[in-house]
Amino acid sequence: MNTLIHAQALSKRYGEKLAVDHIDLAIEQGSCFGLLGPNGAGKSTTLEMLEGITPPDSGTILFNGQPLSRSYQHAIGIQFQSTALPDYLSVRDCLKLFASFYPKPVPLEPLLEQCQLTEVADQLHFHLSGGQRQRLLLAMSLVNDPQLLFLDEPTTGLDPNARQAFWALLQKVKAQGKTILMTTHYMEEAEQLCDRIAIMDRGQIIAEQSPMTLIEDHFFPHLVSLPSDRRLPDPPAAEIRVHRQGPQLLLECRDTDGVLKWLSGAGVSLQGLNIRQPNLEDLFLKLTGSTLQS
Ligand SMILES: Nc1ncnc2c1ncn2[C@@H]1O[C@H](COP(=O)(O)OP(=O)(O)OP(=O)(O)O)[C@@H](O)[C@H]1O
Repeated sequence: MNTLIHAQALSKRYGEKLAVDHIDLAIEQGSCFGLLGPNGAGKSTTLEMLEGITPPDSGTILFNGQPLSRSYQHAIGIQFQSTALPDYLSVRDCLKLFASFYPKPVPLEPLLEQCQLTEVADQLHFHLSGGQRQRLLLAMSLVNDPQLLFLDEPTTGLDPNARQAFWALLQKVKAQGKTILMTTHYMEEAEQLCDRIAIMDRGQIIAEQSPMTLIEDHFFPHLVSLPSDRRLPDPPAAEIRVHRQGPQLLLECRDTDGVLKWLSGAGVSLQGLNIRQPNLEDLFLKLTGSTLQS
């Protein structure tokens, strides 16, 4: 695999605040890379530097092995969270306007079709639903057939159905071989779409891997949860780790049968007990002490 974009020792300071603190990132061509982190972690600032919008204070960014040049803006697509467009433009007009900025835009009718906008192509853009609006912003970012697509919290504010539909659309964009760099607060979004994620906290990357590997590296395979008012004796084996997460006691383990026998043998009530696999939300809490969605 080729590294499409490579950032080294990237930093950005706003006054006293070191928003991004010497981070390194290498994003493989054709992959979907997710930046996750609590509010204020530095995700958007990182994205803006990689987009060429915000100049870093220090560090280097290489695209296809070369420093960013004027042609970079033609090779990337940015899905903005909102765009100030004149009210009188229809969906098709918005795409035509964006297409006019590029020397070789893609044909618009297939793009409308791909982003499921054909039926609303003649509607004024400000009449769109939240999901349709996100699909229009995505279509606008795809108008120049970019190699690299930037998405900053693409499904924030969408209802669960619209979010699922948007994920399906992004899977198709990914299948076309495009490289995607996204920020998200949704664990499920990262798990479904991202080949690799970096968790940012206070301007630094504190973990980076595929979602599955990150979870395997930090947890035993099963989580037994109990209401936190239960009193537990000391665990019998090193392969049980007990910690408190909000209103729950979490018991990480390899052998759920062994844990259940230990708990019932010690007279601990099993009422409200739940067994599940650890997920990115658990990882996030373990590493940053915050939840993904705040
Ligand atoms: N233009 C700016 N001027 C001053 N401070 C800024 C500016 N942009 C970001 N910051 C600060 O830099 C830090 C990182 O902000 P950034 O928006 O990159 O974080 P984030 O991880 O994207 O957060 P969120 O998830 O809330 O969008 C924050 O403390 C923020 O207040």
